[in-house]
Amino acid sequence: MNIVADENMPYVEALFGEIGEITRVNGRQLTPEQLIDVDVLLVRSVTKVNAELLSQANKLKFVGSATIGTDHIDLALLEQRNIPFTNAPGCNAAAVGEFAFIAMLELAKRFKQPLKDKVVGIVGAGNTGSALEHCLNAYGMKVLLCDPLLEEQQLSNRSATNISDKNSRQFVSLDTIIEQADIISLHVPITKTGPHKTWYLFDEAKLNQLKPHAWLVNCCRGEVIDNRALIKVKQQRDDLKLVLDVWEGEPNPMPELVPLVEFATPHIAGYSLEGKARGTYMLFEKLCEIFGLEHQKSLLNLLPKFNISQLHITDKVSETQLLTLARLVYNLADDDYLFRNSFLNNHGFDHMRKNHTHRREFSALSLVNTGHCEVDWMFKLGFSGVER
Ligand SMILES: NC(=O)c1ccc[n+]([C@@H]2O[C@H](COP(=O)([O-])OP(=O)(O)OC[C@H]3O[C@@H](n4cnc5c(N)ncnc54)[C@H](O)[C@@H]3O)[C@@H](O)[C@H]2O)c1
Ligand SMILES: O=C(O)[C@H](O)[C@H](O)COP(=O)(O)O
Repeated sequence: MNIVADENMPYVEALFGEIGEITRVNGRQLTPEQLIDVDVLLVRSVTKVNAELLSQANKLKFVGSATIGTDHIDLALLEQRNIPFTNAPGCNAAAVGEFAFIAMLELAKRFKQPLKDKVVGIVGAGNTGSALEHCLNAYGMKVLLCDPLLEEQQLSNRSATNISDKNSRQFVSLDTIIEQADIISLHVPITKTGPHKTWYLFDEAKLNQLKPHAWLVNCCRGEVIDNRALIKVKQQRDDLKLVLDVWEGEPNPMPELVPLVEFATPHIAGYSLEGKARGTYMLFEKLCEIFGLEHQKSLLNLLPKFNISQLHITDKVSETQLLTLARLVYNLADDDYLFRNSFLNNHGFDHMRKNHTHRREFSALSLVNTGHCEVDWMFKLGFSGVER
C-alpha cells in the first residue's frame, strides 16, 4: 500500500510503517502527480483536498486529516468518489483549551490584574471551547457560553424527550457575551453560509462594541475576525488586548496587525505532542477499522516521559505560581518572540510551525501534594498528581 503523509505529522512511521510504504510530503506544495498510485493520503490543515488535487489519484482508498477543522477538505467530492474520510475531532482540544488559558494567565500577569475576577465568554462550546471551559471552571472562574447550534440542539432534544436534563448547559447570545465578558475566546469552525456563519463574525461593528479593556483571544480560524477591521479598531482602542494564534490570509498575516497583538503565534495552539499524537493515532485506528486490520499499538507508548518528573506542592499555589507551573509545560512568550522575529522571513510562518518543538499538556506534569493543601482544582485543571 502506498501512503502519502504530511511531513509535519509525527508518529506516522511508528503507526503506519507495517501497513505500507510511506512517502513524506510538504502538505502545502503537494501536487496531483504525487497522488498517482497512492492508496492512503494523510494530511493536515494546509493541504486543500479538492478536485484538482485528486485529479490523478487513481487508487485512493482513504483520506485522513489529523485535524479538528475540515474546511480544507471537499467532503462532498470524497463522498461522491466513495473515498472514506476521517478527521480527528477533539484530538487537540486540551492543547487549545490550555493554550487559551495560559494566554489569559500571561495577560493577567502582564497587566497586573487577577485573572480569577474576570468573566470569560466562550464563543463555540464544542471540543476546544469546552476544554477551555473546563480549565476556567477548575480555576473557579465565571464562564458564559455562546453556541446557538448546540443551544438549538439541546432545546430540540428537550422537547423531543419532554425531560429536562440536569446536565444541560446554559447558553447566552453573542450580544450578551460582548456586553458582559471581560475576555472573549473564539472556538468556532469557519463557515461561510447559514444563519450562524462565522466568517467575519467579529466585524468592525462587533469589535467596536467590545467592553472597555476587553481581551480577545482567537485560536480557531483567522477569518472569524475581519483582520483589516481589527487593525483599524485596535489603532483607535489601545484598551483592547489581543491574543492571536490564527490569522486572515495564513501563512501571510497582515504585517501591521502583528505589533498590535500581545501574544502572536503561527497557528500552533493545538500543537501539543499529545494532541498531534492523538491526531495521527485517530487516523490509524480509523484506517485499521475500514481495512479490517488488527493492531496492538497504543497511544501511551508513543509519548516520551516529560523531562520534569514530579513537583512537590507544599503550600497554597498563587496565580503567579500557577503561571510559573504552566510555563514549565508551555512558555507562550518564547513562541511569541520567535514569531515576531520570523514571520516576515521567507516561509517564516510555515517554518516555525514545521520546526515547532511540541509542547506538552498539563497532564505531563505530575504534582505531589506534600503540604496537604487544597490542590484538587489543579488536578481538575489537568495536571497529573498524587496526594502524599
Ligand atoms: N489554532 C489551532 O491550532 C486549532 C486547533 C484545533 C481547532 N482549531 C479550529 O477551532 C475550531 C473549533 O474546534 P472544535 O474542536 O472546538 O470544534 P467543534 O466542532 O467541536 O466545536 C465548534 C462549536 O462551534 C459552534 N458554532 C458554530 N457556529 C457558531 C456560531 N456562529 N456561534 C457560536 N458557536 C458556533 C458549533 O455548534 C460547535 O459546537 C475548528 O473548526 C478549527 O477550525 C484550531
Ligand atoms: O483544525 C485543527 O485541528 C487545527 O487547526 C490544527 O492544529 C492545524 O494544524 P495543521 O493541520 O495545520 O498542522
